[in-house]
Amino acid sequence: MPLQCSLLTSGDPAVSINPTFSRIRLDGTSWVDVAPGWLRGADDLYGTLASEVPWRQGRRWMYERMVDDPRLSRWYKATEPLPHPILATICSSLCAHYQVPFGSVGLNFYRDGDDSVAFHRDRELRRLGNTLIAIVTLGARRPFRLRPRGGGAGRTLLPASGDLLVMGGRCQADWEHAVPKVASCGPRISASWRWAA
Ligand SMILES: O=C(O)CCC(=O)C(=O)O
Ligand SMILES: [Fe+2]
Repeated sequence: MPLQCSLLTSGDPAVSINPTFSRIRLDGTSWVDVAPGWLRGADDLYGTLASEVPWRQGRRWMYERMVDDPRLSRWYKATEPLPHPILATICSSLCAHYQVPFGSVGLNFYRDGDDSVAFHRDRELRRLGNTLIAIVTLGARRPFRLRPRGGGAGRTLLPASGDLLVMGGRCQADWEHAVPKVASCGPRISASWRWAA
C-alpha cells in the first residue's frame, strides 16, 4: 500500500543529525524517551523492508489450539546479513546515544489495523530492572499504549513514521506495552533493539 509522501519521510534513510529527545517519566523508575523524526526517509525504508524481508508468520498456543500471531515478524541474529544497511547505522547511533551495546534487530509488520500486539512485557527482559528497548516506527502512525502492571493510569503515545521511542529503567518489570487493533489504518513496520544491564 503506498504511503503518504513527506519531505522528511521519503528519500534515502538516514539518522537525523540534530534529533530532539524528550523523556516521559512513567513513574519514579520507568521512563520512555521519544525522538520525533529521528530517522529520515522512514517511508522509503518501510517500502524496502515490506517487500524484501522474508517475513515469518509466528504461531502460538492459545486456549488449546495453535493460532497465527496477528502480525508478521523477522528477527535477525547478530551474525545474519541485514536487509538494509541503515539498520546497522541505527544500531550504532543508539549505542552511541545510550552508551550501551544494543544487540540484534527485530522487525514486526502490522499489515493493517487488524494486526496488533496485546499488552505484554518483553519476555527475556521482564524480570530485569534496568533495560532499554528502542523502537523505530516505519509507515503508519498507530497508538502505542503503556499501562502499569499494578493498575492505574496508562499512557498512549502516537509514534509516527521515523519517530524513535525508547522504553527504559524498570519499564519491562513494572509496565506493559501494546499496539492495539484500530478500525482502519495503513501498514506499519517496527524495528527494535534491546539491551539489558
Ligand atoms: O511494534 C511495536 O511498536 C512494539 C512491538 C513489541 O512490543 C514487541 O515486539 O515486543
Ligand atoms: Fe514488546
